[in-house]
Amino acid sequence: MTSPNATILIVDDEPQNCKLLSAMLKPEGYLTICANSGLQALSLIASNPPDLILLDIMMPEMDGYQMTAILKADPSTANIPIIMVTALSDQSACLAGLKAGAEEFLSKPIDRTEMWLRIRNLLRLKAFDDFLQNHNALLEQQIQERTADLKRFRLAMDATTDAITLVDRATMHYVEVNATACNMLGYTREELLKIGPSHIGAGAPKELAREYDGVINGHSKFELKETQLRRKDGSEIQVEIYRHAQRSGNEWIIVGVIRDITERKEAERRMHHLAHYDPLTGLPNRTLFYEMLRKTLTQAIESKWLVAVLFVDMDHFKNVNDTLGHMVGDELLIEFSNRLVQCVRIRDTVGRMGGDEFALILTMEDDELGATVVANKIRDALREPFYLSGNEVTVTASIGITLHPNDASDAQTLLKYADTAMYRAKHAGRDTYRFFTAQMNVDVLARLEMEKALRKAIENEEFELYYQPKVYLKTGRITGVEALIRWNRPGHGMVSPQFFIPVLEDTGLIVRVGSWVIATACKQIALWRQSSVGALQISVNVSGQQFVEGDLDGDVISALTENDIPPHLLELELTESSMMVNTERTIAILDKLKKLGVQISIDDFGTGYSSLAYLRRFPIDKLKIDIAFIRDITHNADDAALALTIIRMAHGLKMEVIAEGVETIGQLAYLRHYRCDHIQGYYFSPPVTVTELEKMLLSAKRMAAPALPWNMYTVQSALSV
Ligand SMILES: Nc1nc2c(ncn2[C@@H]2O[C@@H]3COP(=O)(O)O[C@H]4[C@@H](O)[C@H](n5cnc6c(=O)[nH]c(N)nc65)O[C@@H]4COP(=O)(O)O[C@H]3[C@H]2O)c(=O)[nH]1
Repeated sequence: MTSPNATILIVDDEPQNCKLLSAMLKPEGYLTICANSGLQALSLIASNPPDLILLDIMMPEMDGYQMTAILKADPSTANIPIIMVTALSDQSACLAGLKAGAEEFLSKPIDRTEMWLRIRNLLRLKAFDDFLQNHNALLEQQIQERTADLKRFRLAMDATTDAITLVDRATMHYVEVNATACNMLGYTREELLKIGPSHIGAGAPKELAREYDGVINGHSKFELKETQLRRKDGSEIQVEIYRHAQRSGNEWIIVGVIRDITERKEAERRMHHLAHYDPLTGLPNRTLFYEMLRKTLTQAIESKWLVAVLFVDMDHFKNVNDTLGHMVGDELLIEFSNRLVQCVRIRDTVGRMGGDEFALILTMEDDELGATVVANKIRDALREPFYLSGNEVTVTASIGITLHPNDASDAQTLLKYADTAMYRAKHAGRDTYRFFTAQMNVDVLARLEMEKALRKAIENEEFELYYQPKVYLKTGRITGVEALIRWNRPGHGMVSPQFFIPVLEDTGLIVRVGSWVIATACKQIALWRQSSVGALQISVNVSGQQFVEGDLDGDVISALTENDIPPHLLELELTESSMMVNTERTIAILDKLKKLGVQISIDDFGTGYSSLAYLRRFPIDKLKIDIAFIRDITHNADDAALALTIIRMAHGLKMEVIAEGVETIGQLAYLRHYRCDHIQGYYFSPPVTVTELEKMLLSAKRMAAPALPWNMYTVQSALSV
């Protein structure tokens, strides 16, 4: 401070000296304070620090040196300039004063001009010093604030779960990285600051520089990129990087926010796999198979390849599932799919369409022979049994084949045609393959047409029951009839069940129709009971689906109750295969009905694969020998022996035996000779209408029925009434 009203403290034990100096200074505008001892001076300084001190050296108690030393040692007073005033003229006293910390000295007698000059200069210096000190303090404060800001920023940066990196575009090196970046990449901060992103696999330097320039030039303000980085240990990490360019002086800094998306990518991969692959076999599922087929077809059209689509369906898989359980069923599907894969080349595709259905895509350069070769390979591969959880299982497959471009050019139609051809293979007896033909398409359309017509037939009650008599061989009398359904299809006449039962089975409509048959048969039994026909047993055919999807016991019980008929007048005919479906449930239902008195018979016996021991679990009253064994019974020794074995076995198990499809007197004679209980067949009567049957029954009743002699010729005359 150079202003004249600066405060100057004059310290001198001689009050006269103080006055004198004050008098010298006041005209210059300075304010003066006087202290007559060192101690008084210190106390004044503490309460009101002066801008300058004129200090006498030689004072009692505390001399000028001591006081100077005290003031200079204290930071709050150290910058107050001190001018030593001394009467001593020797150099050493002056030097001692300067050594103690005084800035200047004046010798008595004091030269006024010299004093003003020294005071003015020292005050100027002090003002500058004060300014510097204030400025430094401000700077210090600013630095402290910035440091605190930086610390907070650093903490925030390090606390984020994303890695943050700053890359100098000029050097392509990292200039800053946060703790997450170090953890994520496995480097220390110091190591990272010595390298750049190209060292960790973010891209070749040139390519990266091009990308950064794109960000800098504002092609994209924020740029998002998915890529892989390499950790220090060499492992790969999947990341997503947001990039942003930040100017720093003349340079550009590329700020990168890096997120580890390894888990997300893995989840996406799993989701994709789940959506496109069958979890059991690991094969492409229907969706992916379609996609692959579409791609193959596009390529095939360009390259003029031939593409074959094979639809493969395991035969009788349901039996394995039902008899050995789902675990074994699953094992079989896995093993089966493995064998399919081994039958094709790497470039071919195998997919699982669902259940026991698989499909193959084969690309071929020549003709369809390749498809035949693969179909035969599959059949051969299945010759070897499967060993599944201790069970030896042998299965076959039915295969449908369709070709691009011969049959169709789009994926959906090709698969549909392959499926159609597969059904043909099934109908041809399974364990075979069929190529799709145009005729099959016609058949499929006809079948769809039939399905539509059958739904209408149910609504319009177009079904009718025919009845075929069963004759008891000991008496020659009709002891029962089998109800056989007919469809009086408008415009087509009477349709045989052979044509429409399979369609009813495939569509599940058999459940509704089956329950209609039971109700109608029971109504007929009741009508006959009330008429002169009397009590007559009717047997009805029951489909396996009526056990599984329908309410067979409910249907039977309500039909019996509603018509108030004795249960033994109703017989259920089941095929062996229908009994193999959901065995435990089937047995429970049959036991319940058997207890009521309903009769149970096995139809088409001998065609299934079940052993008699297995069948003994079911409450069976009667076995019906299949027509296939009866047909050649008189001239095929095997068939004759088989029929005989069935008769003996059934009798041994206290069951009755009936032979179906008896057409000739020879067949009748053989069966009668070997004590078959009943016969049914054209020899006696084909299935007939109710009216025709009633006529037959009433006339037979009128006819005396003598016990038949054990002679086939008299049997003939007795039966052909
Ligand atoms: N060659 C020859 N055939 C004879 C002779 N005697 C009878 N048949 C025929 O053999 C079939 C016997 O019936 P199925 O084995 O139960 O075979 C039946 C049965 O499996 C099924 N079916 C018929 N009605 C029903 C029904 O109401 N429900 C169910 N689920 N299936 C039925 O349709 C099949 C065919 O029935 P249909 O065409 O009526 O054919 C009947 C009958 O007309 C003969 O001496 N020689």
